[in-house]
Amino acid sequence: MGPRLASFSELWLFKAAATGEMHIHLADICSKYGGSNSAGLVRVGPNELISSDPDVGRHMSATKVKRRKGQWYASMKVDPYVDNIFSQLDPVKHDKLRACMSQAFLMKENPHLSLKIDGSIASFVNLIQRKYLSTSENARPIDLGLVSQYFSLDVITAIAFGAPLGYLDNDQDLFGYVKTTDAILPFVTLCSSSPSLGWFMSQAWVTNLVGPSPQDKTGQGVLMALAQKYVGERYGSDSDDKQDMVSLFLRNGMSRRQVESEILAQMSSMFCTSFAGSDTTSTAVRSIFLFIISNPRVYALLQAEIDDRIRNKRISSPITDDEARDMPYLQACIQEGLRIWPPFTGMMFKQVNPGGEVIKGTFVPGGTAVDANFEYKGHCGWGMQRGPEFGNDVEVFRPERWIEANQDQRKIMDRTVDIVFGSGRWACLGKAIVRAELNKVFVELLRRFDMSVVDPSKPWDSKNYTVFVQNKMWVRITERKSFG
Ligand code: HEM
Repeated sequence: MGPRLASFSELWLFKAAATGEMHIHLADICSKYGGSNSAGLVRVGPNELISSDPDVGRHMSATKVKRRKGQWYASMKVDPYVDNIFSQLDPVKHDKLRACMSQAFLMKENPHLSLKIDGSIASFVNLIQRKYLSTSENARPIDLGLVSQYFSLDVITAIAFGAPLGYLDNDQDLFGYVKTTDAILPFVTLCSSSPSLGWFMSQAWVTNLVGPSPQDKTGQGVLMALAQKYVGERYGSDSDDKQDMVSLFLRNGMSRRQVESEILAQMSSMFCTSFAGSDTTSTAVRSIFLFIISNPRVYALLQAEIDDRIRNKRISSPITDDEARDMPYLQACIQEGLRIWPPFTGMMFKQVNPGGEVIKGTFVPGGTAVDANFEYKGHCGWGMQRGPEFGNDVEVFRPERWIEANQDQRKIMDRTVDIVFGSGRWACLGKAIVRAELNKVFVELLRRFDMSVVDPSKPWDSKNYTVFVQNKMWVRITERKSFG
């Protein structure tokens, strides 16, 4: 059940990762070989299986079993000496860390989170108005791929450090962060796609030798230095009345080194870096925008919904999260966008219990007492969002499928799309924050501006390295006459 090469070597994984289209290769083999057993399991390496069945994904992440993460996660270590929540393989230590951190991600309990998202959206709007409004006399295209990344970077630095670093205000890749991380992502993905190479790269002496350092002048290292400086200042201060993630982590008793490591890992998880492998939020913003503005029917219906809400004074400016949740077509566009282009396609291997276990009717043997010999069960994120519960036209962006579905069907579809954020013990802590960003950003931009893709024959450059590296998404923006 799987490509022959994968049964005795990691070369299959390595080759798939090198193409920059690993998500497609994984989905293809799941559809080719997955029918051979009830769990849709397909071999991708000597000890590694994946499946595109959402039930299997949920089974492997269930909280009731104290399962270890696979070695794949170890390559997400940022600080060579301190594990962060992603790289911590031990479920007991992970749970302890998660308990200290989770409060900082709750939207209702932390109203400042919403304000920080609003602040960055205002900077996004302001940047477009200052520099990127086209007229019939003046063409001023914007690389919406790059600017979406500036948006995610500003939101997360505002949440982590209390104020945004100012990517949008400066309209600049500060510290060459985006350029550097885009350049190293293919290399890191190659390493993490091979469990043995991933293990080698996670060793402290290797990370020290080739990993980023606070002494660096560009890239991840600069943010490492900033995180250290910021957390250091907060540790030294007697009174801490700041409203940010660092404050909450410190109040919950996390050590200084642990907070530094987490702050950096959260950044990694959100914006195109090599570790948790991410760019997730910016990919969600870009891809949903692209699918909306290049589908005239969808675009017109969404703008009509926005205009209707404005006319009937049912949304504020900026829109609140609750108001956006009450817009069915907007919600359908977001769900359909996350489905058709899941922003994170990492395999997220979890270990099968040592004694072996039955996964959705299929017995999977465990390994010996040595970690590296356990069977790993991973996740085919792209294939999972193309299952039969979505109908026969799964490659088409059609938000209407969410409106047409009856209550039971909609529940199944929502559960499957939710897996883009993981599930159970390791479910994404930032999910509510991302949802709020998505709920606001499309409404705030589309109520003010009209957008069109400059070159529909080549809308963007997009490569997959567990997360997507996407740029050159040139868009023409004009002011909407009817904005209210
Ligand atoms: C569209 C954007 C995002 C997607 C698709 C996404 C997806 C994921 C996935 C798939 C996981 C791993 C699940 C597993 O290991 O089984 C994860 C974990 C995590 N994410 Fe996100 N994420 C996004 C944005 C964010 C943001 C904005 C934050 C922070 C504000 C964040 C914080 C975290 C944290 C802390 C974890 C670790 C949870 C744990 O291991 O207990 N994520 N995310």
